Amino acid sequence: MTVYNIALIGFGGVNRALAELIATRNTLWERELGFRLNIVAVSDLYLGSVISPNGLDAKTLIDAKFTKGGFGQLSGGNAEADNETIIRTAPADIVVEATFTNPTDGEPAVSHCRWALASGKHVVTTNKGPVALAALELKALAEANGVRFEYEGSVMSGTPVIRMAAKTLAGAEVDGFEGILNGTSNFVLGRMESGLDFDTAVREAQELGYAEADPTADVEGFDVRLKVVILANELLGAQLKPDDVTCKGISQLSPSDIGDAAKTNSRWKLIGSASRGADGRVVGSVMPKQLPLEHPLAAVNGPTNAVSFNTKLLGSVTVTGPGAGRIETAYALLSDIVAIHTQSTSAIAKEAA
Ligand SMILES: NC(=O)C1=CN([C@@H]2O[C@H](COP(=O)(O)OP(=O)(O)OC[C@H]3O[C@@H](n4cnc5c(N)ncnc54)[C@H](OP(=O)(O)O)[C@@H]3O)[C@@H](O)[C@H]2O)C=CC1
Ligand SMILES: N[C@@H](CCO)C(=O)O
Repeated sequence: MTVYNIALIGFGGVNRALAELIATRNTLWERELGFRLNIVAVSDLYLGSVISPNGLDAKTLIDAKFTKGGFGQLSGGNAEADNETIIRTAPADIVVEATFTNPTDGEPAVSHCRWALASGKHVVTTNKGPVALAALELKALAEANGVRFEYEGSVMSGTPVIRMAAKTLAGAEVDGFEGILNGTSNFVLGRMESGLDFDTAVREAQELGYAEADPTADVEGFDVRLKVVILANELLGAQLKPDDVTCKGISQLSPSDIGDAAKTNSRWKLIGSASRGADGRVVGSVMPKQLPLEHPLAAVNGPTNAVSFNTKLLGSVTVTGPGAGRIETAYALLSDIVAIHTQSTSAIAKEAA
């Protein structure tokens, strides 16, 4: 049986949810997936950092009511988040990066990923910054160090999109996509349709764990812009940067815009899209669109997301599922670890053959 030692960088909603899954499902994973996870280090801006080579009890980590710098009271603990030391020196096989997404330069998460990969550790992340802004560099660094950089949760949370499309639509000639790629803004639009005001709806999305640490990124479209960049670069072979994608969010939509749409049997949705033109250039955009109710994306509600891939051989292929949520996103991290495990066990089997 394989044990993967993991270091958690950031201990907010998503990494706590991963710890919860570890506490309740390690035995099931051992039986069904062939591995269990052992948390050997955690670093968090508020709580501080801790390294425990034998492993920290996941349930204790979740249940303990640590105050600011609280990890400093643990054996191997420090009241400060010493990320670089933790990432470089903890005896971890996998670094789980789930600090905040910085849509401008991706830091400090890009550095976290660099330190981990350069130290020969796999990285799994739900952070969109490093993927949208530094994927090429980080993939090359992973390859040079014989490890993996995996980021399924960076688009549509736990819903399989990136690996699904890359693997199972290979050869179908994807030449564009359009979708609802932000759970918070879709949730907010739905709550406004029910009569709630914008600020209260955003607060609800924060409480439910859907929103970014700064929800401006959700409602102004910056989060979707990163996801458009990620999908366009991964699936359309583009080399887009966020500034290449035009971007408008939902903050200017008023209750009367929402009401007017309902009167004409349509509803507002924040749509992220990209397509390859006749000249081969890929162009991306983020903007609110008024969709007729019969449009397939019009029925996607709450924090649910959906993306329709335009393919030459199959026509439109749509994937729908959770777009945000703590447990849903922690599942994406598990799916990344499964991908790492599957690849390493098949490499071992090949060597033995
Ligand atoms: N929640 C969701 O539905 C989804 C989230 N994501 C992405 O996953 C990541 C984590 O999300 P989530 O858990 O919800 O976010 P949270 O804000 O709940 O958690 C992030 C944690 O990281 C800590 N942190 C921030 N900066 C640092 C740093 N430099 N070093 C160590 N710790 C740091 C924060 O501490 P403090 O609070 O003190 O700043 C916080 O505890 C984000 O990048 C997000 O965009 C992706 C898909 C879905
Ligand atoms: N804040 C993001 C999280 C998922 O990336 C959203 O609401 O979609």
